[in-house]
Amino acid sequence: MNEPIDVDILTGFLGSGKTSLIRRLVDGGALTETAILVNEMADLPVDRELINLSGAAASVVGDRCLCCVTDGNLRAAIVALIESKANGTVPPFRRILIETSGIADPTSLIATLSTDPILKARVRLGRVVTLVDLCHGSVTLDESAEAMSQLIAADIILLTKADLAEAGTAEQLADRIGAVNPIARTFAAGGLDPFDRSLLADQALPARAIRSFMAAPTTPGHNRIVASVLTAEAPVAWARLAAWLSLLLHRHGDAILRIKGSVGIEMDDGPVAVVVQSVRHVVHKPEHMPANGGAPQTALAVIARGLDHERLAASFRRHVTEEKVSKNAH
Ligand SMILES: Nc1nc2c(ncn2[C@@H]2O[C@H](COP(=O)(O)OP(=O)(O)OP(=O)(O)O)[C@@H](O)[C@H]2O)c(=O)[nH]1
Repeated sequence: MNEPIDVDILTGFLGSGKTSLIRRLVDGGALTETAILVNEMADLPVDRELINLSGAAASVVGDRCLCCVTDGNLRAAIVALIESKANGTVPPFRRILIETSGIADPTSLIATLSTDPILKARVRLGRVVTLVDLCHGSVTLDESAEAMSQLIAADIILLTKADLAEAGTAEQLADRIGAVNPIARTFAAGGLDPFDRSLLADQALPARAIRSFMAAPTTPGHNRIVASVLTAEAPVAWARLAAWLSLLLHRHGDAILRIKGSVGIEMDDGPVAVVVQSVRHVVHKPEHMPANGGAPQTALAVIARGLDHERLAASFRRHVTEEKVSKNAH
């Protein structure tokens, strides 16, 4: 009989640094023999590309939040991975790492992993790691039931983006986190591998022991948080995109939780693909993607509360993609 495969869960609110952590761990060789299963709100090629840049075997379950469709999607994705391993179409692995979507309540994932009769025979729940962004953690915990559930479910909590946070924020958040989940260990992200099994070796009572007493998962629906994916046929001008982004965040910044995607940008010596990301009001440094032969594609996800896709798409077209009509044109 085959040993069950450990399934570790990496969770954390939108933009808290999950993909960045996976890339760092892959680069540092900490995720050998690990299959990575990424669940995103919107199915963007850039998620696959960012992780594949680090050379890991990754599979993306996009378009839906796994916690809302747990039984079917999660089971199907895990069973497919295990079957691919058995027939040699993916490299061998001993562990599966699930990166949840930023708004996932991991409670139902954990319940499915522990109780689904098909999965129970094949996998074993490993460690739950929750990232908390020091820039936005406090407001996120005020506003989001999912962020609270992510904290409660954690064995290990990592505080990210210390470089962007004001002095004292880490201590304040650590106090708040301790009141919500006193059993999890909280660390500064630094160069730590939160899945390193020696980290909790001295801990008598794993957080999992309290998870069985947790309340039922929160009702799916995510408080009107929706994702809209904007596309463009042709490469766009960086200046127009940057002006539109700044206008959008200025006008609707409180509603916009996350922008992420790859955009084809016109340059003098040909178009390039640039990864654009913002978390709430903070726009992160754009990252150039290596050319992969074809013309760079544009797919930009905007995740926001109460988003009107049609209005957003119209504004994107008007400010970014449509030819500008010259005032002097006849
Ligand atoms: N300055 C700084 N930026 C960071 C840090 N960690 C992540 N980022 C940036 O924050 C942005 C979001 O990081 P991701 O790793 O994509 O976050 P995520 O949790 O995977 O995002 P979602 O999948 O959308 O929930 C990216 O632009 C990262 O480069 C950090 O420690 N410091």
